Amino acid sequence: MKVFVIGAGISGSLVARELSKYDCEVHVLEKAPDIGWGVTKANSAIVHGGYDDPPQSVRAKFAAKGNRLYDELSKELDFDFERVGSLVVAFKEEDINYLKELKERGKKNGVDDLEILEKSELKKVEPNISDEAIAALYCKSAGITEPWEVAIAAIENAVENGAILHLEEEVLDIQTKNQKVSKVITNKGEYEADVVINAAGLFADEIAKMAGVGDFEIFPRKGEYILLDKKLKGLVNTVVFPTPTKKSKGILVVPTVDGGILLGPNAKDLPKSMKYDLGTTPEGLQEVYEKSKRLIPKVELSYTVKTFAGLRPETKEKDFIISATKVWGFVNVAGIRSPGLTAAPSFAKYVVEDILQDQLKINLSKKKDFNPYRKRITNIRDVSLKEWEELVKKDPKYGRTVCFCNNVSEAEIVEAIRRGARTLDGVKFRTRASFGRCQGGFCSLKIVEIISRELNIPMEEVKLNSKNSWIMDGKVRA
Ligand SMILES: O=P(O)(O)OC[C@H](O)CO
Repeated sequence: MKVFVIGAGISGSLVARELSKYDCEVHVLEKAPDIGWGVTKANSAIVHGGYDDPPQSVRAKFAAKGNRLYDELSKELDFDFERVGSLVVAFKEEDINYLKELKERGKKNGVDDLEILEKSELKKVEPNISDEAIAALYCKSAGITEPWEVAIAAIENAVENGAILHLEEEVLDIQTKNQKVSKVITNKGEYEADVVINAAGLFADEIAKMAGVGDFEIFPRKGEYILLDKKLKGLVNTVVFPTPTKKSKGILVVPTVDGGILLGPNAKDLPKSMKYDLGTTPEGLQEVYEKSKRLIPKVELSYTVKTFAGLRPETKEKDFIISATKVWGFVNVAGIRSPGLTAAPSFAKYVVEDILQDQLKINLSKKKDFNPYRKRITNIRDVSLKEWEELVKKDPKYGRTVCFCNNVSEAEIVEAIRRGARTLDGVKFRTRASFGRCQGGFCSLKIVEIISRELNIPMEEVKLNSKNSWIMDGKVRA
């Protein structure tokens, strides 16, 4: 049985890992040069409680269940995950009615740890909350993580268990025979295929069309963000939401797992032609700043480390499309907007256990030697001085700090390259080097040198991320 997963974002990577538990040939096709570089790398990084989604929706079916799977998953795959809790804040009496509605909805969705806090209790949980806040819905089980790290970890584990990752491999066509998946054609070759899992994020509609089942469209909805420095660590303890609107959960203030503070996103609907538009605008960032300041008045732009934008893959129905199709073997995992990161561990199991095995009656036998564990790259910022000394004794490269903002050693960068990083961003997302306050101002050149040395390529061949993202253009002097 040959299964092709299209897309190495959070959805595709977790489906691939789930598939790697079984005796089948798993291929992951990703058109980008690395894992998690689409929708996965730019979102709010939240593991939601699961109370927000309409009870009959596909989102609700997987969100709360996905949340509960994060403890085990983060242990097995060794990524950061913290149940910091979330607050939906009310500023007016009518907001409180909405909080009550959300609490009821949460109950229906199986979320049983919701409580409405009065102002004084709210201040205890979140001392820097605006004085104008009058109440909040508190969900203790909500959490934060790093979405790209989840995807990288899942793919590393899937590959350890036999899956094959194809980077920079774009799907150009899907051929069917007698209403069954038959071949996947890419820019690099042609493959016989039995099953295709369409987890292509913003482009899932185009992939579905190739298979003749393109009965939905994906619209990009942009969200702009501002990342604030770790100096503000402790400014918020929980994920702080405003009372949501029909369109969006609103602009949030989120603590990140590495101690920063994330503000955003706004929600701008873009035409289908703008699936690559990741630009930020002064007005958009101003909106993000003002709305987050309304929640947490101490938010200050002078602590800005980075601004960026992400695109949500939205459908008309605003719901996930996770189902088999009339083409046997072609399965959609599409429209994975918020709370996609939360729901992914749950729907990944559903795809393999319910869709492939129960609905399509595919006989998959469990591997006896499946290894569920993956270890993260050892980081000098996480070890004691004694442990650091031991690491340096084993490999002196642990003693050479390259990124001083985030304390990343040369050994970690070499390890990231060994695990597949080929670009500055590949190193950044695996180690957090150049992710800190200076945004690579001091360490980028050193990282380029290390990539060049380890991969034995000229420095001017090292890219920031994509094919044409040149960093340097030959020598200034002979
Ligand atoms: O605006 P929404 O509803 O798409 O929510 C996005 C938030 O960042 C929560 O994940």
